[in-house]
Amino acid sequence: MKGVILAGGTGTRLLPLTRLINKHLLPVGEWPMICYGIEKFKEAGITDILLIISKQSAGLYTDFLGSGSDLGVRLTYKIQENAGGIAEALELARGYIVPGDRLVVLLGDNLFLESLKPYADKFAEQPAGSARVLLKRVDDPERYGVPVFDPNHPELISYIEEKPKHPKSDFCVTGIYMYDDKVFEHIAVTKPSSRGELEITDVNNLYASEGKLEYDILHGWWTDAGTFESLHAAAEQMKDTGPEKKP
Ligand SMILES: Cc1cn([C@H]2C[C@H](O)[C@@H](COP(=O)(O)OP(=O)(O)OP(=O)(O)O)O2)c(=O)[nH]c1=O
Repeated sequence: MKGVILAGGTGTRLLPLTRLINKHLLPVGEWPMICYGIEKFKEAGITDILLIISKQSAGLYTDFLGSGSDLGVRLTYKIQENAGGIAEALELARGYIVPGDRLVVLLGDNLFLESLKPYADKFAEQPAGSARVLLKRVDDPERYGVPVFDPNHPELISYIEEKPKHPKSDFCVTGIYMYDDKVFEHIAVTKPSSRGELEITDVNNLYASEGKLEYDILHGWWTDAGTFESLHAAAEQMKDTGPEKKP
């Protein structure tokens, strides 16, 4: 299993800070945001990790993280030239994933406390060509991609509705996805949305339409640290976590 962290994007909701520095290098407690995703992969035994970053702050990533050896992982970097969407960022992992590989994809601004290990282990048992996403129960599902469950196969999602006015469940699809190399075939047939981005929800819906999208529910604390409010909440939650401190 390999890990991919998507850390491109523009971070407009965190302006003006993100005019200075890429969102995923902003401090969350004692560490830059990106370190928590790396730590989650390491905890799950995933030590080959691809970071998709933007041109902005690219040098700061390598200055701070280097090869990853200080954190006990092997890092590879790729640049997403323009923020063309989450699925476009993921497409850049194509050369990194060899046939037969499986990958766990994290959006770099998704922070959470639970271990990925049990979920990645379940995904490893799924048939080739299927996918798994992690869901979280939320108070305001209308802000997110919301799963509609398959009434005949409760382990499957039959469709994901993007920001529905009348959500059919009170879960959101978090930024934690599991795929094999089939994902690149799905991305290849995905068209830009009305906002001009390749949407990961469209990719996930291709799996769902084939009856190949399974899920788990995160029970612990989770946030998308993309706003000032959630960034502050994340700093509070994460203050005693992060990479093991060296003496
Ligand atoms: C849009 C986009 C997002 N991402 C990553 C960055 C985030 O961790 C995650 C979710 O992105 P978003 O929060 O949807 O977008 P953003 O990070 O540009 O922020 P804002 O909405 O405030 O402008 O996906 C990419 O890697 N490439 C992209 O092209």
